[in-house]
Amino acid sequence: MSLKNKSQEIEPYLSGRCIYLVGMMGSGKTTVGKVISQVLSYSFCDSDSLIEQEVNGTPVSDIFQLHGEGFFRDKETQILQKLSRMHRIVVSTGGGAVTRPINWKYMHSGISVWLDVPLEALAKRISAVGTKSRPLLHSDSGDAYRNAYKRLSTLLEERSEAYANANARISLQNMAARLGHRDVTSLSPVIIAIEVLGQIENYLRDEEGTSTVTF
Ligand SMILES: Nc1ncnc2c1ncn2[C@@H]1O[C@H](COP(=O)(O)OP(=O)(O)O)[C@@H](O)[C@H]1O
Ligand SMILES: O=C(O)C1=C[C@@H](OP(=O)(O)O)[C@@H](O)[C@H](O)C1
Ligand SMILES: [Mg+2]
Repeated sequence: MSLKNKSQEIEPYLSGRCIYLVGMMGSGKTTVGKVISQVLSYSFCDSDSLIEQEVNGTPVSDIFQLHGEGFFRDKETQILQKLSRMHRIVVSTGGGAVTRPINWKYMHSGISVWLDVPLEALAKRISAVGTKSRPLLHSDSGDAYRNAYKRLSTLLEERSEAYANANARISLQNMAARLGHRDVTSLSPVIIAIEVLGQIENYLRDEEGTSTVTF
């Protein structure tokens, strides 16, 4: 089914609820979030960008350096609290938003989807774009891919339970296998967006029970 058809099918049942994309750095939350917002005629918000705006346009990396991670996490919680009162937004969260339980209280005002991407793909994507904008991954020396892989692996170990709180999970590994691809590099943002909408549809069915909601 096309992205447009899938979006037209589920949009009425969303009742304007926000969609929160969660996942590790590099999992495609910002990229896929933009695709989904366009096809649902939702607004798009990247929580990192909103935090930067709150701090007079200071880049995330400088916020970490000047004010520390705790300050950044407080801003992140404030932003999610504000967004929880709004409607018709696709929110691309920062990779660490899942680490604070209070943030889940706000994200559960909408529907959350975990983009679960294999570490190799994350490290490849991050090393391709560089880690300047991602202070938790930044390193000045050594092999960029290996450094990224090591750091991402530690973070994923610490966080995977938290990501599992999401209402739906998109395993790119399982998607690639199901579609007969050797690895996840063939999965475009549009194909992933269709899968996200499909998983949201499944969630809505389960949430309402098939008796009251017929797609
Ligand atoms: N499906 C995809 N296939 C290949 N590259 C992707 C895909 N989704 C995102 N990317 C790339 O990965 C990098 C991180 O994507 P981004 O959306 O910023 O992730 P996040 O917001 O989760 O950190 C970007 O360079 C982006 O172009
Ligand atoms: O994983 C994390 O703790 C972070 C992820 C970043 O967002 P992206 O996931 O969009 O890179 C950004 O919020 C900050 O650098 C912290
Ligand atoms: Mg992002």
